[in-house]
Amino acid sequence: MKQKKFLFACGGTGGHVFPAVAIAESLKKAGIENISFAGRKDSMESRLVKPYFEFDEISAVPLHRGSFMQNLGLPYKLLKAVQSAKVVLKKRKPDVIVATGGYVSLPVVIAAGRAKIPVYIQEQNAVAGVANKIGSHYAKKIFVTSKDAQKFFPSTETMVFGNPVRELPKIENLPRPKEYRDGTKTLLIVGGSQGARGINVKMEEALSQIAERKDISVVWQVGAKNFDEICARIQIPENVSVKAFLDNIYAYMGHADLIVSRAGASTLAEILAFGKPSILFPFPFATANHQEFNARVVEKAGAALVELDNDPNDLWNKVQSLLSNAEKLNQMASAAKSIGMPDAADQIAKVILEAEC
Ligand SMILES: CC(=O)N[C@H]1[C@@H](OP(=O)(O)OP(=O)(O)OC[C@H]2O[C@@H](n3ccc(=O)[nH]c3=O)[C@H](O)[C@@H]2O)O[C@H](CO)[C@@H](O)[C@@H]1O
Repeated sequence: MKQKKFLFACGGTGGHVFPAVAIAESLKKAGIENISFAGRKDSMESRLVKPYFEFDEISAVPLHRGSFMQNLGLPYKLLKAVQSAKVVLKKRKPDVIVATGGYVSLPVVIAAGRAKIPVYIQEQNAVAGVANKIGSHYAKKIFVTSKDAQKFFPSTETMVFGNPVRELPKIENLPRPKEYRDGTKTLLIVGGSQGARGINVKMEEALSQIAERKDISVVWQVGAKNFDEICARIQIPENVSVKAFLDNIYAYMGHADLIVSRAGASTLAEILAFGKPSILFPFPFATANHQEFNARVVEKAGAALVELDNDPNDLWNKVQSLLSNAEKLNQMASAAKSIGMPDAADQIAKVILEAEC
């Protein structure tokens, strides 16, 4: 029998791209060979996907929330974007579409839906994104990560799985990053795919204290857009390594004793799947405050402490106190492991394969 062809559509942030890569990897593991992606030129998605999968360029149009003026040309631009997606459909002739949200995915979903190609959607957050909400009208199934997200979609079409994460190697098989010096406690600070200004401010305030703790190694991911400015302006202590983006984030997560992070859906799912204790700073301006919602679920399970950007807190005191309390760290790690769902991508792939192949 001829193998089915799969086309993935995703983009905008890493949080939309990595779940797609995770599902694509699971399909590949199950023997599917013909998998390609569509996204924008010179974008987050093209950079992250191209090393692993074939990639076609489409145009896409962001929706500016609440701004009537900025959205004036939207219908025309969306139509153009759908045309560009049609060109890719004609070239690839996919049998199945998998879309993981972000405005970049919408033109492909619309073009495929109109062409009656089966569409599967995956939503990462408890509060559904606009592209997925619109796209769901064309979808055969919508995979959500929590029951809370079901209310945004037709109830008969949703299935609840965890957030798909790329395959997790055993920690002992991951190389210990050289920035984590031997014999030191290790702290990873991660701001999501684009970095987090709020976390960067807190880190900057703590740097002089961090410099005194040579027994702790810190890797601080500041985001590509903040990297040059931070490196030029701030004197970075020897025990701190500043990074724009961590290409091999699993090695840094796997070997971290503690992780300080935003509460984006994928990063959180990975922290839990690795069973790592964390201090979470939800991004305060995420749609419907979904990052705080994500973070509170993890806090309730005892796996993380949650801090808000404007809390009068002292990040470094909290970090030091946790790093010196092995029992607490172990408890948090076990709690994280118990709610992590490392095989969500395989489960989603299985549902799609059973329906389509
Ligand atoms: C500010 C904002 O709106 N953020 C949203 C965005 O976040 P963002 O793009 O930050 O999303 P996530 O935290 O979900 O995912 C980031 C992904 O990038 C990877 N990574 C990150 C940093 C790095 O240096 N290297 C690396 O590989 C992480 O391992 C993860 O797989 O999409 C998520 C999923 O829809 C949402 O939950 C977030 O609220």
